[in-house]
Amino acid sequence: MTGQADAPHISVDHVNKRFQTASRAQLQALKDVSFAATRGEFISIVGPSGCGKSTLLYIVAGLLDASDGTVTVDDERVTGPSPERGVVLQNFSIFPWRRVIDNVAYGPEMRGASRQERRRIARQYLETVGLGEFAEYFPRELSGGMKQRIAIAQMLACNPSIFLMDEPFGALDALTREVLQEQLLRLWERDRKTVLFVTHSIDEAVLLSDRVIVMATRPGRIKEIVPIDLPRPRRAEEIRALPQFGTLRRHIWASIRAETLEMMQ
Ligand SMILES: Nc1ncnc2c1ncn2[C@@H]1O[C@H](COP(=O)(O)OP(=O)(O)OP(=O)(O)O)[C@@H](O)[C@H]1O
Repeated sequence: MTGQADAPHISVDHVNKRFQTASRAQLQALKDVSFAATRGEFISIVGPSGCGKSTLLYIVAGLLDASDGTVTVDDERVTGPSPERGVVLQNFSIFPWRRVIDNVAYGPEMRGASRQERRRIARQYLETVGLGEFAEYFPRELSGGMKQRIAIAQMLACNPSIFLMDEPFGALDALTREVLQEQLLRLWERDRKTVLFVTHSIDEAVLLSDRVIVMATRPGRIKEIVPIDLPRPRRAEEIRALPQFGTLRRHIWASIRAETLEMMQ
């Protein structure tokens, strides 16, 4: 660990990813992707469907190898998953045979926390995602959006130094989504984790982030990185009312729209 606030926490250097498709053609999902995240930075990744956002997150998570290039965390090369890098993925992984609370308690359990301690931690994060009442339920008794929230609570309970989140609020209704955005803002302000956050919502990206990476497609690459110079701490309602919020939102929207139109031609 470098321990320096401005040293890169995550560094992605010249990453390419090629997939061999079923038709044997090669598909270049990522081309020469480079960026660095400082410790405690919140970065969102946006871009048209298929531009490689999930692929990039999987590579940083160590769940997928890059074809070329490197990812380092605290100067150490990523070669596989680590409990330091918590993930919330689109195909969330919860254990169907465990009660909700025991799903969330899994990380603390792996760290050797006592039953009482891990249940206390799990309860705390279940409250955070608004599922305190469902602690003793089984996942099959919950909706898709509720399961998604379990996956978020599970990651929070592991207390990783890096959050890698792929559309974590995608399956939620608009109101729950807003509540969880606020919760994530408060948690981030308190703990200052380094976050890579994939989203289709430009509004969400601008609200939460320090910087927004806009990706282009075919092949997936970084088009631009937009700094979000909005004041913190952020309260969603106040932030959305600021003229800069609208300007940033429109800028990113136009950038993605241009990409999407080009892709569809
Ligand atoms: N395992 C795989 N094998 C072959 N091609 C893949 C594989 N995974 C992803 N791809 C391709 O890589 C490209 C990027 O996919 P990815 O899921 O990363 O995009 P995305 O930006 O996250 O898309 P979306 O916004 O629709 O979720 C797509 O063209 C996809 O078809």
